[in-house]
Amino acid sequence: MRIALIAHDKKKDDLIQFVTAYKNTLVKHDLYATGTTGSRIEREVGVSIHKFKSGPLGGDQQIGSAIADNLMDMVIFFRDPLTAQPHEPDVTALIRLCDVYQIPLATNMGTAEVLLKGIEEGFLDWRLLEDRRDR
Ligand SMILES: O=C(CO)COP(=O)(O)O
Repeated sequence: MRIALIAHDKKKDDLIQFVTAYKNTLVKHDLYATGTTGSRIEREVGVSIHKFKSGPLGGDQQIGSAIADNLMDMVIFFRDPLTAQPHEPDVTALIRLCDVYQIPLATNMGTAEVLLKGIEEGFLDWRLLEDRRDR
């Protein structure tokens, strides 16, 4: 599965904690992230990850584009609901595309944990089957 990991600044510590806790599951998949989030994950958790541009510089849009091209299977996006973001339209667009393309999206740690448990149990393997059919 191709999994995007994104966190706003005040949520980055939470995401690092989450990725550390689920490292054994996550390393079995192709990991993607916005720039700053990805750098922190690589440095602090020690997993390799494809880094897009930083969110405010177009990274959210790049992940949205990957979703539109059927190149992303899950998005874990720890949003900061209490801080205005300069690139709010990009954030909204990314979330919208997850809904357009039925991409599982977690915007907080509680839901992210359920999705990762789902991956471990194979609940999302249907996406891989669909992928094979498309190619
Ligand atoms: O702003 C973001 C998501 O909207 C995250 O971007 P960074 O990972 O580059 O901080």
